[in-house]
Amino acid sequence: MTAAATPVVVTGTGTDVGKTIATAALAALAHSTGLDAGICKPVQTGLRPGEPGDADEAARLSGTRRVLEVRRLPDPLAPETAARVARMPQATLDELLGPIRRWLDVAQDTPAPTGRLDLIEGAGGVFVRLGTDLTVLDLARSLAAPVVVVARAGLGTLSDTELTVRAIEAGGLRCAGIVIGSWPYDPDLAERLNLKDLPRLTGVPVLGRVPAGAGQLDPEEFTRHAAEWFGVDTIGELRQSRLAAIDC
Ligand SMILES: Nc1ncnc2c1ncn2[C@@H]1O[C@H](COP(=O)(O)OP(=O)(O)OP(=O)(O)O)[C@@H](O)[C@H]1O
Ligand SMILES: C[C@H](N)[C@H](N)CCCCCC(=O)O
Ligand SMILES: [Mg+2]
Repeated sequence: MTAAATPVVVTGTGTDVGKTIATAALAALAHSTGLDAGICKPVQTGLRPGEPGDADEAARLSGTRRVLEVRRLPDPLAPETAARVARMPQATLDELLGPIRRWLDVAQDTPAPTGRLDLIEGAGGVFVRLGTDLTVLDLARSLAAPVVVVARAGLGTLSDTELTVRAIEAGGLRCAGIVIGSWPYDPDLAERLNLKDLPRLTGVPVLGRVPAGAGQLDPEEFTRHAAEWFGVDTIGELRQSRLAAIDC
């Protein structure tokens, strides 16, 4: 039986950690396994109308056609702050969930060979407010979606990543795993040891590592290599975690 749409939320240990690049890589991985990927950015900040946003960039790199950006705010700030500065109403959970659920339903109606993977990128780190008292975890909870954490490779990532994973689990959600947003060509001692310490300390697997520079590859190269950046059962772990999220 083809699994239902599997929304997966992509958060990170902060801004600029590589969420967009990792979202593109996961979408490319999904495509390589026959899944139909979709990419959603609930709230994009810091861009003017018409400028390509995170979802557009991730879709460009991964060749993903199903793209949704729900809301956009002009200043490069946390969404809640950007709305206040722009004197615009704050996003509400229903305002974001409505379009996302319709987008997911449309995906359901589109016959996909073996199912689909729908990726929802947050903004900044896990507690960044999308609206008043609204975080990407509230979206994940409403969608029973597992959460992937994009983390830095080097010294300093252990505490940041464990804090983020624990925040996800304290919110009653399942963290499906960690993706290193930018893995150096020549990892130093801390980076190499972090690969073992991250799963040991957080209790969740490192699903993959996106090589530094991958974001500068052309889409054909990016999609050709993406599967190499992840463990063999990454898609299985994401789909399995969703079931666990529903069960918990
Ligand atoms: N593996 C990579 N290869 C090349 N560039 C990368 C890689 N990872 C991150 N970058 C670059 O670092 C910057 C931040 O990455 P990215 O936009 O993915 O971060 P983010 O976590 O999505 O940020 P935001 O919180 O603004 O959404 C971008 O310019 C991106 O191109
Ligand atoms: C401007 C850019 N689009 C980022 N996604 C916004 C990140 C907000 C981070 C807020 C914070 O943690 O201080
Ligand atoms: Mg991004």
